[in-house]
Amino acid sequence: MAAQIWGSEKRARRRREISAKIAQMPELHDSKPLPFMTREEKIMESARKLTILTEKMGQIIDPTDPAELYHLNNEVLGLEGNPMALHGVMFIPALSAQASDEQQAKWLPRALRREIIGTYAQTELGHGTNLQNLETTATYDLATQEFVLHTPQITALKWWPGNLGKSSNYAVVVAHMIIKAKNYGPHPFMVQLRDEKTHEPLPGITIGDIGPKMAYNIVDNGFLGFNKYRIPRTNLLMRHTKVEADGTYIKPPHAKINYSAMVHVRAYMLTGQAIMLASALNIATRYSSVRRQGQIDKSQPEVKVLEYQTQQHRLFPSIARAYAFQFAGAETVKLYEHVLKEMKSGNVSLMADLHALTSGLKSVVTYQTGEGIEQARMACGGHGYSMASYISEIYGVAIGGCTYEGENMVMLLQLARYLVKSAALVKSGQSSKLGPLVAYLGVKSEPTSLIDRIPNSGFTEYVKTFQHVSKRQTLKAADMFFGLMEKGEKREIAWNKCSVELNRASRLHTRLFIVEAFVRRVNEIADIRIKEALTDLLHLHVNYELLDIASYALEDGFLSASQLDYIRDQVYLYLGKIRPNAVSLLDSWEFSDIELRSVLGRRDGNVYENLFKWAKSSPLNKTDVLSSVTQYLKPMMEKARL
Ligand SMILES: CCCCCCCC/C=C\CCCCCCCCCCCCCC(=O)SCCNC(=O)CCNC(=O)[C@H](O)C(C)(C)COP(=O)(O)OP(=O)(O)OC[C@H]1O[C@@H](n2cnc3c(N)ncnc32)[C@H](O)[C@@H]1OP(=O)(O)O
Ligand SMILES: Cc1cc2nc3c(=O)[nH]c(=O)nc-3n(C[C@H](O)[C@H](O)[C@H](O)COP(=O)(O)OP(=O)(O)OC[C@H]3O[C@@H](n4cnc5c(N)ncnc54)[C@H](O)[C@@H]3O)c2cc1C
Repeated sequence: MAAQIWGSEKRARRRREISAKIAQMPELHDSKPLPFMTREEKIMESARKLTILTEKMGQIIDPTDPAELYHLNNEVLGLEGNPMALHGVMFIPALSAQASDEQQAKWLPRALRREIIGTYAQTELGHGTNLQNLETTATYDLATQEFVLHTPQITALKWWPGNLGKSSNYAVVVAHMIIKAKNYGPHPFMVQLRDEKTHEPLPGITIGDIGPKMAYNIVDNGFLGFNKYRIPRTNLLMRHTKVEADGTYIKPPHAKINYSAMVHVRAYMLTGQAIMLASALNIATRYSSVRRQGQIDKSQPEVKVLEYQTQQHRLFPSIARAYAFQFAGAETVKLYEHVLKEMKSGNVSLMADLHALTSGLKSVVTYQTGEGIEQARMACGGHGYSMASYISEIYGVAIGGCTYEGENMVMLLQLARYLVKSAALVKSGQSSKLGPLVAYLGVKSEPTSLIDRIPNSGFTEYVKTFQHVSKRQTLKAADMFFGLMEKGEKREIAWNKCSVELNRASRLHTRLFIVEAFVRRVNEIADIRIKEALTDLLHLHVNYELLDIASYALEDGFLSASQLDYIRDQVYLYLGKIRPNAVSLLDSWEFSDIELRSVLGRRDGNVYENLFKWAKSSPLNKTDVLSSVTQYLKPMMEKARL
């Protein structure tokens, strides 16, 4: 099963080898539990480990392999980030995709050797979503052949970029490029922020940390202002766009090609979200098979809480989602790598499809991951609320994904643009022009669903039902939009009035893609036992998801009330079937105790003894009487007693 999850036997084996090596290297372990550290201590601890990794990484992993890097990162540095998180996740990808060969030769080897630390500085205090209204300017000075970076007012301060505040000395900065008074829109520039020797901010730069956040507190998200700060013309990233010395602008082959670093993260973060969901579920499911509370049959001893159907219903559909996200994420990464290769050689024809797909997936996966992790926390009762479970930290980190790399509603609306264009093709009789991901929009469906009507139909009737609801909602939302425009509404006003319906279409389309990716994967599996276990999980997935969106299929009679009862029964049936495999389905992800960082989710199940040990190690327990008591509470009580 680990081979299915991680993509191959080799990958699963490599993960085990890496975990085993890390287990033998105490210098790479947390020196104490992260929840007992202050933010400064955590940052220090992370930087300490990062420097050891820089020295020893080659002994542990193949540093050119992103999957191995990611595993090493999760084991050693953990989910809460590190002082170089953005360096690997966005700075290097931005340089790789957007810098010319000459620029890459100059900067990439230095970045890869970690001579310099970089980040991606785009969002500002006043604008994150609406890139066209960013306010930082890069004005070309023809006389000196330099760009002058400037922050005209407080809302133009860069705000949020990870590791910008204290760690990075370089950044890819996105600013509006102005040449001879003409604004060419946001463009990426390579900018040195700090002196390479002293690490002091360079003159003309104001920089700092934006303060503690809901989670990710090892990352120093920062602010950045420029006061007429000059950089050479050749610091504009010039793989696709060029500015000649005389100010001539050569436009890129696609207007949004400079957004590729964002698409990179959107594509890669899906499996990251799956890992976080599976981690939280692993903790909750292991604990649920240790925790005994109450009886189902009063004549029997107390049961493991995992025996309760409500507990299974809380956890198991999310187990199926974690697998589904992992499989859909793996497909998306493959597609992204393919499109990136094509883009580099000038073929930009697949960019719109990739953008639509990653926008929808990013939104649905992060939202459902958040839901699943929070349910996992609640499923652990009181101990889930303790930081000893570590689930709240996982939740805080995962939920950040709903916002970063494009706020979820906004990204769903991006996918909706693509769906509406596709609907227009269907309506104008040009269905043959639909891309493969939306081809179903042009296919006539049956009048009613055949779920439970055709024996042994596998998952086909389920997929058709998802296609039906997605198609119907897309066409309905598009009709609403076109109808408003026909009545004379301006395009943008009409769009806003339909946006809830449009986003519903985007979610349904994305959920269909996730179901199909799961079905594709299960169909490919040769090993009978693995196929059986995953088929059970897929049954739970399709029935649970369909029940969740049933109103769309009920309202036009595509599904009947009796079919809905059948679907509900299937959910209960598969909860029971999955129960014996539940812990194994999560243990198969092979998270080590080091990586999980959870007292509740320990592999050995020795929860109570270790919870007590953990509590005793709290800094508050170093002394029996705290100074808050001697200084305030004790005098108060004494005064009251007089
Ligand atoms: C030991 C060391 C360990 C290191 C480990 C490294 C290992 C690495 C391996 C894997 C790592 C992966 C794991 C990931 C973990 C995540 C870590 C967390 C880090 C957090 C990073 C967060 C960073 C950020 O948040 S950066 C800022 C992101 N900002 C945004 O996303 C802004 C959102 N807004 C937008 O994108 C745009 O404004 C917009 C798309 C909403 C609108 O853009 P616009 O105004 O320019 O567009 P228009 O309205 O004019 O036109 C729309 C038009 O353009 C098309 N379009 C838009 N974007 C694209 C695109 N990207 N591609 C193609 N087409 C695009 C759109 O479809 C429209 O087309 P139409 O035809 O419909 O007009
Ligand atoms: C943990 C974290 C890490 C980050 N790291 C980085 C980084 O490294 N580099 C970087 O540059 N940035 C980073 N960011 C910033 C992040 O990319 C932005 O916060 C994000 O893109 C959302 O933009 P915003 O803050 O402007 O939200 P807003 O756009 O202000 O969103 C507020 C509300 O308005 C709604 N809204 C906005 N526009 C529309 C619209 N057109 N239609 C409908 N609704 C709309 C949204 O849906 C939302 O409900 C990070 C953010 C976080 C939380």
